[in-house]
Amino acid sequence: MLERFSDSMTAPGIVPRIGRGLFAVADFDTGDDILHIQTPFLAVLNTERLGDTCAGCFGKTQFEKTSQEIQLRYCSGCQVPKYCDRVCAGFPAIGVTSNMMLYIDMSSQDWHLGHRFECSIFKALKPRVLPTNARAVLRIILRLAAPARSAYSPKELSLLDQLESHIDEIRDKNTASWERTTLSAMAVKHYSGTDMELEEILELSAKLEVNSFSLTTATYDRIGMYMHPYAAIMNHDCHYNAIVGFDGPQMYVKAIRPIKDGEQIVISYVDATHRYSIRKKELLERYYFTCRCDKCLVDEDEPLAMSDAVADAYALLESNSATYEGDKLLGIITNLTDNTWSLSDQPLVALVDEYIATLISEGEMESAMSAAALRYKYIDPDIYSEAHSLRVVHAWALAKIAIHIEHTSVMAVLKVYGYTTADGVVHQGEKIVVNPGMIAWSVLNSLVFEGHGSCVVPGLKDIIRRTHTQVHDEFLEQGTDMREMNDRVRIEWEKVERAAKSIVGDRTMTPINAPLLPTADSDLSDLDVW
Ligand SMILES: C[S@@+](CC[C@H](N)C(=O)[O-])C[C@H]1O[C@@H](n2cnc3c(N)ncnc32)[C@H](O)[C@@H]1O
Repeated sequence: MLERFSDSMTAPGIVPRIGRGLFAVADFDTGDDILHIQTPFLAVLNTERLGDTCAGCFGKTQFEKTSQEIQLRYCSGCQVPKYCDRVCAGFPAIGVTSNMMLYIDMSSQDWHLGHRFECSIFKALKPRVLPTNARAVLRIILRLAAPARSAYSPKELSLLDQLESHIDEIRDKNTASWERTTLSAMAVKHYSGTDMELEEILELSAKLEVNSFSLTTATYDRIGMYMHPYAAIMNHDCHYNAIVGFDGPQMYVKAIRPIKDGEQIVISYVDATHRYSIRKKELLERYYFTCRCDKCLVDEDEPLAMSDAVADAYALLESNSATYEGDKLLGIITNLTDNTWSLSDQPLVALVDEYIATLISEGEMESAMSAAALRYKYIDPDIYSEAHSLRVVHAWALAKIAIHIEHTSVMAVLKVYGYTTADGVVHQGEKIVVNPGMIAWSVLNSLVFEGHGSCVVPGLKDIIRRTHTQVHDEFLEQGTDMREMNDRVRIEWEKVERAAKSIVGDRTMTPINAPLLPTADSDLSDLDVW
């Protein structure tokens, strides 16, 4: 029998006007596991991730073995999913523990969790690959008819039955979603050969639409679709008390603040930092309800009108992120901050996230370092509590960028954009030389020593700890006197903060006496002066 989920510290209950909800039956501290589901009811990769992510561990091994190349191999039957090795594919592997005990590693089980039933269908369809939601519905239908070893438990089946589908609202109000769901249900019926009625398959697809989570990596990259009918009992609140995270196929729900026995466990289905109108639209379109939480009751009075700068920013964020360009994003950020938009308000927060991701994909690592430092120092502390997993993920991103620069170019040359001080004096840009190793070290140090109660999953905690040790060892090898680190770190941070704040045209900066690099005017010609 496959390992199921532990639900001893939570219990379903009824919430007036909302339906079922999940309740704490114990007190939780910040960072505690509320729910830990080891074996997914359903987890499938997005179609575009099938080629670069293991369908068994969902990239966990690739993430953890940074120094060792993992050669993903196609399933030898259908050549559609790829796996790190036999364990990820789901063939049991014999291992030896540190005290020389033999054990059987069944951690992935993708074969038993469904691939054994879909493999021949995928093979017959090649080179076509079913879309993500169709592969998800197909997998559940095939497992519903599976023999004991791969079958769902009676408890899982009963929970599946009770899920809301909102099928009438999808049919009546969301034409695009209804057409997609119908097409996918017809394809599943055809290829699976199931004798389930089309109407039943449609109901199952609708349940998946309303109750599934985005499957993410430990650092919150969206890679697929995940559903578990027990986790799906959790309702939404924009002022949530729990966050969801994934560590390979394992799901964690962690307390973001202390929760008392008897309190409802609530998560945010959407990015709760967005303004009211955006949250309301997303919740209505995807989950068919209007949130009446305390935050929404306060925020619903916000003015509906948006300035041109804000409308432009939202329009860009709704376009395809593959077309983003760093310079264009910087222009829109400048536009917003010229309108004295607060650093912790949306859409600026989302724009800075996209700016960092775009700069990394463009290979502009030094600019990415400045922007990641801006997010780390000036944005995240305002919008996320200390334990929030995104705060750790963003800090980790800054550390990784700094380490990358140190390993490729030793020193970082950061742009300080031109700025105008409060008295109207315009200053030219500068370039500043920074030691990125010091920045990486300080960020990792605070994560390791101050981030105990944080909500990140164990896989990310482990890699942060290991990287901290590696950076420490590198400093020792270079003969660095670790007792002097605090002073050196402070000096490097002053420089990085200067570059970071100039991205948003900080008016409070005072000019420094001379640019540290370079001095010739021609070398400054490529700087954008605001
Ligand atoms: C994933 S399910 C949550 C469990 C659900 N309440 C049930 O009884 O199965 C999502 C659905 O729950 C309802 N829901 C969740 N949070 C809500 C909220 N804050 N206000 C109103 N309805 C909510 C909506 O119908 C939504 O589509």
